[in-house]
Amino acid sequence: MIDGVRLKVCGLTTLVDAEYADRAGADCLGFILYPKSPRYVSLRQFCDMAPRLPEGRKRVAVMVEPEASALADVLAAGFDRVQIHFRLEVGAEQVAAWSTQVGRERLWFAPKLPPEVDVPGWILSAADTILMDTFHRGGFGGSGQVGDWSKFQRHQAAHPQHTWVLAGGLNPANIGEAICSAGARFVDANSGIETAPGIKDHAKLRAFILAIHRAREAALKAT
Ligand SMILES: O=C(O)c1ccccc1N[C@@H]1O[C@H](COP(=O)(O)O)[C@@H](O)[C@H]1O
Repeated sequence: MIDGVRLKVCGLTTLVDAEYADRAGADCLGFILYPKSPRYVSLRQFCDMAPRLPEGRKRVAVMVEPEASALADVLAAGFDRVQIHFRLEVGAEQVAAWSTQVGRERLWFAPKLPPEVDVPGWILSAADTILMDTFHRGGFGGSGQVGDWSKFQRHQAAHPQHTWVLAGGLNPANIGEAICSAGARFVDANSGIETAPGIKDHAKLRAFILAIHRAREAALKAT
């Protein structure tokens, strides 16, 4: 927790970066188990790293429209949270099945929402945590594009019983504004703190965290 803001560092592929994220104060360490991602880690690679990963940080598996068997393997590997990206077309039945399998309290839903579409009730009722990522037609996440922060703010205000995670193109230059204008209290850093996909830039991560401190200090002074 950084001055009241929780941070997930996502797209980790190495122990060195996971340890750095831990020391910097990340609450969650994200691993992308999606073969088409340039940040892909296989379940085998994750399991090899797992015994040496920092303790006490939530380990988040990022998946795209997983089959039940793949999800079972991921749960057996000891992840604390599962972040599922999906198209709305998968429908309420599939969403409910993921919720039953994972459990709504450790499930993060990341629906692929066109700009004009709000998070539907059948998604809200199936998970406690919603990650709002930027819509991009060709993919599921990791676009590096900034989303609609006012949409995030509106959803967070309308559904305070949920935990809302802001994602999409967050970097040291914009995280301060994201926190102030979107009111985000849980943020996800991925491509905005990299030197190359899957390789974290430690200086950018430090700058990201400093920017969170500054934004929160400025907000406190203003009250
Ligand atoms: O990063 C990826 O390659 C990826 C692929 C498929 C699904 C999710 C992915 N990443 C997630 O996307 C968001 C935002 O990333 P960015 O900041 O825009 O790079 C983040 O939650 C990642 O977990």
